[in-house]
Amino acid sequence: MTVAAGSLVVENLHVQFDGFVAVDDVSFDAHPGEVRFLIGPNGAGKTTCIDAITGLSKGTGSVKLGDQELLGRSTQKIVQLGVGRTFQTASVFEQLSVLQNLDIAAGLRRSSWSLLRARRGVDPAIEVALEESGLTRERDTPAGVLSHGQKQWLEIAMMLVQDPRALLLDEPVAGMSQDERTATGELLHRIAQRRVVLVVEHDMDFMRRFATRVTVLHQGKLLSEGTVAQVQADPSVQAVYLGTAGAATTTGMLVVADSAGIAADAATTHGKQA
Ligand SMILES: Nc1ncnc2c1ncn2[C@@H]1O[C@H](COP(=O)(O)OP(=O)(O)OP(=O)(O)O)[C@@H](O)[C@H]1O
Repeated sequence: MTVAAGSLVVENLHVQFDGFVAVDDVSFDAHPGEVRFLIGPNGAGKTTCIDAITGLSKGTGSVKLGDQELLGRSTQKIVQLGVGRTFQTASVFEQLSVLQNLDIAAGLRRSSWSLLRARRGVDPAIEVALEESGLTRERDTPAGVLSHGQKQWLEIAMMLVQDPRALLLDEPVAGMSQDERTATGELLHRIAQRRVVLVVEHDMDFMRRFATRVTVLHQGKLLSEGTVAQVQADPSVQAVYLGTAGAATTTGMLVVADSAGIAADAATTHGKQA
């Protein structure tokens, strides 16, 4: 298979827990320049896929970032190879300022005293991450008083200072206001310009607005793949969503796609086809 440099390529991924197959022969890829969504009903295997990619769960098959195989590597090594991940609950140091959180993430070897004293200069990578995440004005704000959305952006910024090649985000907009969702979608598209961005999400409205391509999992298997419009038109996807108790998301899923927005623009810009 010929793959663009820097792409994430998952082939025949299989994960099981005590004989229970959570991810069954799943293959998909994600490229820099697109915001790839991984969706599916509860228990579909989405988080387990991300766990396997990041080394938290053991899987078989192959997961490559560029030419580097990730399966079988430690979580630490996978981070070093350029894979960053967020969880649904942001893990930031609440007592420390935004800047201090970013300092720590950047791995700068400063003493705690130097962290607390007035700063003379800021690492350029931190300036870029502040700018990219929209947190420049909050740089001296304690993380604990940030809004829920801003905490998520700080966690993303903490990954950005490490200049990852791939970012995996687990339900990044859960609990966010509508404005925060929009800002997060725009942030993901900025980040994705030169990185792989893979988003696990239940929020179908967010997915419709910001997904460049979508992979649908069901009961551990790959069910469908394509643009938002293609996936929504897929009868097997409709059957699965209509058949679940998640009627609220089902309704959202089946609303005719308004895929002419940012996601479609991005797909055109980056020449990606489903
Ligand atoms: N550590 C584990 N041990 C046993 N079973 C697990 C483990 N982790 C996940 N599973 C099972 O694997 C299946 C897939 O779970 P997973 O969390 O990946 O689904 P998901 O698509 O992310 O669901 P949700 O949207 O509800 O978070 C579920 O049936 C779950 O119970």
